[in-house]
Amino acid sequence: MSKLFRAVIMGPPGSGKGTISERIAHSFGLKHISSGDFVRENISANTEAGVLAKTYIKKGLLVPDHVMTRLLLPRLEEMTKYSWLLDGFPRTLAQADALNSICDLDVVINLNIPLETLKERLRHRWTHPSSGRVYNMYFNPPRIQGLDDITGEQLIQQEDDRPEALVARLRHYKDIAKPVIDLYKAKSILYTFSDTETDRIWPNISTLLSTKIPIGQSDARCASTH
Ligand SMILES: Nc1ncnc2c1ncn2[C@@H]1O[C@H](COP(=O)(O)OP(=O)(O)OP(=O)(O)O)[C@@H](O)[C@H]1O
Ligand SMILES: Nc1nc2c(ncn2[C@H]2C[C@H](O)[C@@H](COP(=O)(O)OP(=O)(O)O)O2)c(=O)[nH]1
Repeated sequence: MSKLFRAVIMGPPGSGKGTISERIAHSFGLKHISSGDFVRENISANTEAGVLAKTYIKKGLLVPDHVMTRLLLPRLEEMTKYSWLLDGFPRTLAQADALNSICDLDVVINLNIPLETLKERLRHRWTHPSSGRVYNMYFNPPRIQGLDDITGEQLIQQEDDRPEALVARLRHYKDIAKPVIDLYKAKSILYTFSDTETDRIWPNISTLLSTKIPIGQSDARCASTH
């Protein structure tokens, strides 16, 4: 059997992780695992970890490492037959070490987007709370203003997407992401993309992945479920 492909996508809030992950899943047939979506699914299903995670998210905090790894690692271990892309995990060095103990990553995509661009994007980001689907009033607007395309339910603007909250969020992201980025740099698997537009970054990511993903890996069974 040919080797499976394991990738992580990192970047600050609003950097386009979700948007680019969807494109990668669609174009290369990788399973897209979003930690945020997975946490929300666990909250909806009232699992033990989901109930615990909710208490932190409600306060605007990150879910503690041991809860996240207990949620995510078994899920990854179930996916040994698939090539996958992880979005939103790892966020901390402890999470990166835990991931490292169960698999070898091939590529880490690191999105480096200017602060002003992030602020502007998040100001116009609308979210469907139960699924985590995101829209942007200009970049990818919903078909009907204010409503989710799939369910027709109301979209909301998340409190922490407001520009005032973003600066603190971004500082926090930088602090905790730096050791993770340094780790992947030292392993020579970090690929950083800097631009203000997803559409300009995408061709470069696509070219990189075309050279890295073994032929025959694109498999309809692996396509994103989102
Ligand atoms: N790897 C993780 N470690 C800790 N908490 C996490 C992790 N992934 C998700 N969470 C929790 O779930 C929440 C939702 O995650 P999600 O990635 O959807 O949104 P977010 O934090 O608004 O990020 P972004 O704006 O970058 O998409 C986070 O705010 C955090 O509380
Ligand atoms: N104007 C503009 N908006 C963009 C671009 N790429 C993504 N967006 C939008 C989609 C979302 O509403 C918001 C943040 O993107 P996202 O994919 O949710 O980012 P992330 O928080 O998962 O990293 O920005 C882009 O290139 N231009």
